[in-house]
Amino acid sequence: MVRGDGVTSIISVQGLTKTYASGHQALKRIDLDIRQGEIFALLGPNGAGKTTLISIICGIVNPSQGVILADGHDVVRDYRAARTKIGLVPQELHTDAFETVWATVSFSRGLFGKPRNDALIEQILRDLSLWDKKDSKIMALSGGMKRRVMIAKALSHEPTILFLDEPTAGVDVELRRDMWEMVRKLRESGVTIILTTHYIEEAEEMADRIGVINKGEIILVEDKTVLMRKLGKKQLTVHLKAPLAALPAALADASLSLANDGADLVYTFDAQADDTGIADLLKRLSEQGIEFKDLKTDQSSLEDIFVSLVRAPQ
Ligand SMILES: Nc1ncnc2c1ncn2[C@@H]1O[C@H](COP(=O)(O)OP(=O)(O)OP(=O)(O)O)[C@@H](O)[C@H]1O
Repeated sequence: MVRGDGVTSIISVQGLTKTYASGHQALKRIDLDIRQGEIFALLGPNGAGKTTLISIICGIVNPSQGVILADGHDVVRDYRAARTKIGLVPQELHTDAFETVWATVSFSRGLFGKPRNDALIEQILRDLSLWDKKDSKIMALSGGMKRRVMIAKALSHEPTILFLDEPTAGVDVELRRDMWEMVRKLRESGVTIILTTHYIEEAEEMADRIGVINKGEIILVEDKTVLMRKLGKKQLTVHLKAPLAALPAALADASLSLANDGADLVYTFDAQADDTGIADLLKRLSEQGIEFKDLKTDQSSLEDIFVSLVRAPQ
């Protein structure tokens, strides 16, 4: 579907709500477009609704209200067609431990009613560095290899959309980097990727766009580069010799505030800007006769931004 702004969205979620039978409203009113070919990271604290949202898009859980299209197919009315477009790598690794890698992956393709295609399965296993393990039983594989098998399974029916739910939870740093490399290759092959993660670093590293969900609502969707610019914000804390009761009018600037009962002056600036404004600030302080004992700078991370977003009163 091509939207007015010329961007092709491969998933379109409109007016989605979900109230479970228990009466718990897990999703409030979600509107979300996923662009064709992007890597979209969905961040949110535990219980925010990530798994519910993914499960509804994948047709595993029914929405209470709303319309969801996956590659043009309504996920409720046109479930089968929508589902063949989607690969899902769930959080838990559940596969038959006694089956071989080859049997597991090729059987999975059959479940989607696709004809046998050994050349394709071979290609997927080779791309995921699983080819030399094709005859190994799943139980004999390492945790990282098992995760690759889950991805191979999810790709076996040639989906155009791949969901990765916490792909690197509990995986060591080296394997995590391997996984990132693999996901990038998949994207190059044209697959759109939506991943959920608790590792903010993972979103920073991988995503084209980042969405933050909290208490069943999407509270932010932003290009990563834009977020990184926000991330580039730094704070200079000026420890004053004498506390100020209020900011002098000459310093009444949006980027300045008082903290620590007036003992600190906090200046927020863009670390990437050519002129940070610090020299000017120090000049203005001296003009106002405001003396200071010390200076300190801090950089806010995406983690800080995330925490402040999800803690903010809704
Ligand atoms: N089948 C269900 N019946 C009732 N409530 C549910 C059901 N499944 C999930 N919930 C509730 O809905 C809310 C959202 O859960 P969900 O699993 O979607 O969150 P999440 O963001 O994926 O969390 P996590 O990061 O812990 O996996 C939670 O409060 C959860 O307890």
